[in-house]
Amino acid sequence: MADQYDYDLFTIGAGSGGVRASRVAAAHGAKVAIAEEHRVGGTCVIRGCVPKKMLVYGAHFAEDLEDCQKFGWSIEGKSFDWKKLRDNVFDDVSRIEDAYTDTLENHDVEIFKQTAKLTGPHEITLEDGTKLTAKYILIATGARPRMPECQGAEHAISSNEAFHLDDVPKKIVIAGGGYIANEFAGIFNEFGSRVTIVNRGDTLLRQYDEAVRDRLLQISITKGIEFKFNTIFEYIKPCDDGGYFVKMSDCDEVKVDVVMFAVGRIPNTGGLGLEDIGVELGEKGEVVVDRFSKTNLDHIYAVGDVTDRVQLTPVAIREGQAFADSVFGPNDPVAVDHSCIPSAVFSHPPIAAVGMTEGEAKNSLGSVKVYQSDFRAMKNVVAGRNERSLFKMICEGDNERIVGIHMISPEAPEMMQAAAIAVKAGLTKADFDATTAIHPTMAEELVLMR
Ligand SMILES: Cc1cc2nc3c(=O)[nH]c(=O)nc-3n(C[C@H](O)[C@H](O)[C@H](O)COP(=O)(O)OP(=O)(O)OC[C@H]3O[C@@H](n4cnc5c(N)ncnc54)[C@H](O)[C@@H]3O)c2cc1C
Ligand SMILES: NC(=O)c1ccc[n+]([C@@H]2O[C@H](COP(=O)([O-])OP(=O)(O)OC[C@H]3O[C@@H](n4cnc5c(N)ncnc54)[C@H](O)[C@@H]3O)[C@@H](O)[C@H]2O)c1
Repeated sequence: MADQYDYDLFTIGAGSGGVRASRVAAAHGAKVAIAEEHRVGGTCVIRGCVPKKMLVYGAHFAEDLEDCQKFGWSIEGKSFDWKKLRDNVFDDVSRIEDAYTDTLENHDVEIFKQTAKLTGPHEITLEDGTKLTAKYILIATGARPRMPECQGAEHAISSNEAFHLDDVPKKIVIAGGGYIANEFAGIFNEFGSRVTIVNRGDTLLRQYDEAVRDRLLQISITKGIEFKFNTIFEYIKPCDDGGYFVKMSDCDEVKVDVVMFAVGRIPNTGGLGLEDIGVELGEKGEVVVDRFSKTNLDHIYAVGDVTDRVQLTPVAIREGQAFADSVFGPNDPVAVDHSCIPSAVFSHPPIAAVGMTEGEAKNSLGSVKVYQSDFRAMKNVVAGRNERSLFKMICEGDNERIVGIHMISPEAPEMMQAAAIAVKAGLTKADFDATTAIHPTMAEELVLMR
């Protein structure tokens, strides 16, 4: 296709969104190149969802090994080797990185393993000075951890470094109360760290249903995770014998091994040259796009975290796919539907949700009917683990259309993926009631809610 330009499409960033967009555009016949400054696969594969989930699996064995005794098993001399898990995770991450690279190469997408920036409306300059041109440009540069300002902030790590630690910290303080803070608190707590979550506000996981997040807080405290709310860091100072002295507001100075910041992620637009060519950026530096992921310039698009719409991998992938189909495919342009996106927090136990919380539904719809099931999973009963699951279903109107489902439970994300189809399809409470339960499961509570 390319004529006066070197490429039809040049993508900056080989993460979830950029890889999908590039592969699909190439499959539609476009001549495509992609630049990646770190590793192919991006945040999700290299230092996000994938290695995080592997650590979650690894951490969960701590409880399984405890609980198995009530099921008749005795395990003598059990021990945990962090470096072994860490390095096995690295190996699998490299395998997936290779698979992503193969996919791009098999579609004849040219990969430049360098930082790229825009130096003209259609011109990209690579780190080594090479200048290339493209008819369309896709910004898919993701986001990076926000590091708050406080004295000694440079001593703190982010989730990027958490995967690379030499040892499990005996004591770790994690700033933040969102996804990453709660997921890593669960991971390190299961590995035996003393974990403190320090949140600037008084709410964890603000976007989730209140009853569900309260249940996570209560279970996390029971598991030994400490929480400090309405607290900010005053300083972090290195100690001579390793570790750090940390001072937080209204608290005495404490000594910890690791301080981790998990206080949100900032779109990666710095140094890209976008402002110089007139691409509009928002308040947080995000690329402003329309529903087709197009910027204010007709030939420049952006997908994924850099647009700060919904920072989740499946969303970045959908946006990348829709962009490639719209610009290079044979059919009419398609916009991604950002409503009713299911999500999960891989805490211990995990949370999963789709649609409106009870509070949101009451505010926007007025009167709503809420069904719930508060139960102890059979496995937890036998294990003597006093940990209860909570399912909530939020229904609207006389026909009780389901507008939200919220769960905290072992395997909640696995159950939610199927339940989300029903919510997206606009099914009602009666449709769930009409479905026979699979017994004995936790998921049967979905069709038995009162
Ligand atoms: C610890 C953690 C856990 C997460 N867990 C989950 C989860 O369980 N489920 C979920 O759905 N989401 C999760 N996420 C979010 C998910 O990883 C992101 O939403 C997703 O990766 C966004 O994809 P993207 O394509 O927008 O950007 P990215 O995957 O971040 O890719 C952007 C790429 O661009 C590259 N780049 C940046 N600037 C340049 C440049 N100038 N030149 C060349 N290359 C450049 C970067 O190196 C990067 O590889 C997690 C995130 C983190 C940090
Ligand atoms: N399971 C998943 O899907 C998953 C997992 C990890 C990350 N992610 C994505 O990555 C994004 C970033 O995750 P995150 O956890 O960094 O952000 P987040 O937006 O989920 O949470 C940030 C938290 O930090 C708190 N905070 C802000 N400034 C603070 C400060 N100075 N001190 C203490 N607390 C402070 C906020 O009150 C909030 O609770 C998420 O929004 C999500 O989209 C998804």
